[in-house]
Amino acid sequence: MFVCATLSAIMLVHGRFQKRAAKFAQEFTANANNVAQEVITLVRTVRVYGTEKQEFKRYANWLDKLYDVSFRQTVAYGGWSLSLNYLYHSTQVIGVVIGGLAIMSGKLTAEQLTKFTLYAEWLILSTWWIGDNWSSLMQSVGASEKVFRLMDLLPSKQLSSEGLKLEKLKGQIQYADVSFSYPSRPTVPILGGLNLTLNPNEVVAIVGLSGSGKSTIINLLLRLYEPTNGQILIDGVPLTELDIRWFRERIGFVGQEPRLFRMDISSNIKYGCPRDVSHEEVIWAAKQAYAHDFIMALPDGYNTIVDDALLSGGQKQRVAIARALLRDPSILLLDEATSALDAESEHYVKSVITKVSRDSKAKRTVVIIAHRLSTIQTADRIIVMENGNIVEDGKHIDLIEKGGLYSRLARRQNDDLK
Ligand SMILES: Nc1ncnc2c1ncn2[C@@H]1O[C@H](COP(=O)(O)OP(=O)(O)OP(=O)(O)O)[C@@H](O)[C@H]1O
Repeated sequence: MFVCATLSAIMLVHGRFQKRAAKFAQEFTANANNVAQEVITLVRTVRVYGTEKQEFKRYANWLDKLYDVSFRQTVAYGGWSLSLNYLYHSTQVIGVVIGGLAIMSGKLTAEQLTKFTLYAEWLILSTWWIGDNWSSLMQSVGASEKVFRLMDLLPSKQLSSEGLKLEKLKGQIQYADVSFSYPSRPTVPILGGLNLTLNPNEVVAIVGLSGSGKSTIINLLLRLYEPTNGQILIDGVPLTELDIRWFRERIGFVGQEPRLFRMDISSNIKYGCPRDVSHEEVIWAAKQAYAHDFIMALPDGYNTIVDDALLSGGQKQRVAIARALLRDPSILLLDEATSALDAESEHYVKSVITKVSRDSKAKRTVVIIAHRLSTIQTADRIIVMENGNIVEDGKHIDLIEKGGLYSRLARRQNDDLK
């Protein structure tokens, strides 16, 4: 009984250790994989900066930690097996020695000693077997805790098709006292009580210094994040009450750095379009986005397989604009690229923006986040942002005359061009 009790005590300590070790092993493996994935994705940057050795060290650092925890796990298991062998065989030796003496003094028969030895063996081996399975179970529990935590999360409303579907999306967007902080930095306020109404069919440009919160306004409209306070209303209905899939189907979005999928260019333009589209419509969208000519110059035209690396930044931007226009969206969101486009690409992107803004047949609200102020001079309204607040709101001419932040930004860009 003493041996079984000792084995049980070791089993509990060993099981707890294996559970913790499994958690660490999983974490270190994930971190090592993250480094590998990051380096492969950013391989050009790593090569250009010659940081191969540093990255190798970063990867090796996590592998060393993994090795360390795996080594400890193996040593612990060795100790657990050793304790069985030690306790089991020493019990047998002690049993046979004491039992033998008892037989010689006539206190015990050989049959009783044999029975005792057999029962003791069964008991000890069964206790060990339970303990061994217990430690494996603890190891699995440690490794699967994170998976169960993820499984327990409630399904995101982002993926559901619940909520209101309006008869028609007119495109009125209202930010009512919206405050926001990113979940990763909850103490840093990005927007502080933003009040802004964009009317249907209006072309609105949002400008401001880098980091003033322009893209955040669009992220909230796309419901990639929820406001910390206040709410966003679409045609007077809270965004949270709308069917998010239905709403997003009616939005055309071109991000700062559009990404292409590894498939033919026609499929890239059709990507995410909620209706069946003909090849003629794809060509129409590409022409609207000034992408048709360069697509036709590719080896297989619209059937050319492209990926993120095959086209220039400006070309990808135009494919993304064609993708957005093909949906014939009620709300068009353009987040102009901050990265330097070559002069020709910039000219094309500017022309598309001007064309889209002036298309009186297409009834849609257009929101352009602009870094080059020359692009948005014809917008119906220009919103100027500073540190998460709107500091100016008006037409280009009025804002220039006002002599505030917008006129300073415009002057600075003109000076840069001189
Ligand atoms: N995912 C994120 N997590 C935490 N902070 C973020 C995140 N995205 C942006 N921020 C921070 O929020 C602030 C506003 O960022 P935002 O991208 O809205 O600015 P912006 O005006 O669009 O800038 P830019 O003109 O450079 O694109 C910045 O200080 C930025 O560091």
